[in-house]
Amino acid sequence: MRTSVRTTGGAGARERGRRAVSTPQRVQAPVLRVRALAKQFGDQVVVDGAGLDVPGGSVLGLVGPAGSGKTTLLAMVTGLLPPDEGTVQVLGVDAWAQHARARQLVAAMPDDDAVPDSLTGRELLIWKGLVAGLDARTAAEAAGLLLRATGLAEAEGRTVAEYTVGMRRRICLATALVRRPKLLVLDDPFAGVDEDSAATMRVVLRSFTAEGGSVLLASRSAESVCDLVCAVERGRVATGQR
Ligand SMILES: Nc1ncnc2c1ncn2[C@@H]1O[C@H](COP(=O)(O)OP(=O)(O)OP(=O)(O)O)[C@@H](O)[C@H]1O
Repeated sequence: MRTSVRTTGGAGARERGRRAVSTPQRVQAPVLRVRALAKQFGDQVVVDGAGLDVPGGSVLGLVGPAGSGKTTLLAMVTGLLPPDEGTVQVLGVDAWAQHARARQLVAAMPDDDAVPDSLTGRELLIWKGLVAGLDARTAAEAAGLLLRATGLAEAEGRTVAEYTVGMRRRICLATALVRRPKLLVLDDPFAGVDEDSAATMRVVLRSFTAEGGSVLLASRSAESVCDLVCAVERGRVATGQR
């Protein structure tokens, strides 16, 4: 896990600051930039001035307890829920002022029950590719690659309804990747997943970031696949990252 704690003052902080200046680091413009994001449902402030950056080629984990506002924050990043205040930019594209363009850059992993399970794994991926605008040949190639990467090649002809929980999670991850997004958004992706499936998913995420993709992942506890972790509490994202 990469360590980068922002300094807040004091001798220790100054020392860390000096070390940060003297250590050469790869500087990456953030793929996702969130600033002062806020959302309220009735009287309840659910996201309260949240800000964060996801650097290119990284997995950033948002970790917080149930009800801390993670899902709401993700919904504003993926363009599903308009914020009351604040900005979301993906590669400099404003997620709300340039909604359609931004949505082409971002993909969210769907919930298991949000994919049509009467399709086979292969049919599902090809269909998702076609819907995303790929031509038939590219969609079929992408489906084949993702079926192999997610360990589902042997099950590609079975309907998703026949898949185990872990297989469903893997095919859902594949559906999010089929159109090659720049930013992948995952809400509790490993919940209830067997360890073999989770390990395969982590490998898929690592190859996605190795090719320059970025991931924003929310969960209730820190995940080993994360390069950076930010704590979320009562709708606020802690400035410290580790
Ligand atoms: N559409 C909505 N209308 C009213 N309240 C909502 C709505 N969506 C979320 N909330 C409330 O906002 C709060 C934060 O919910 P959210 O799902 O964002 O938290 P979370 O951190 O993702 O929790 P979990 O880890 O359980 O998924 C909760 O109290 C929830 O009841």
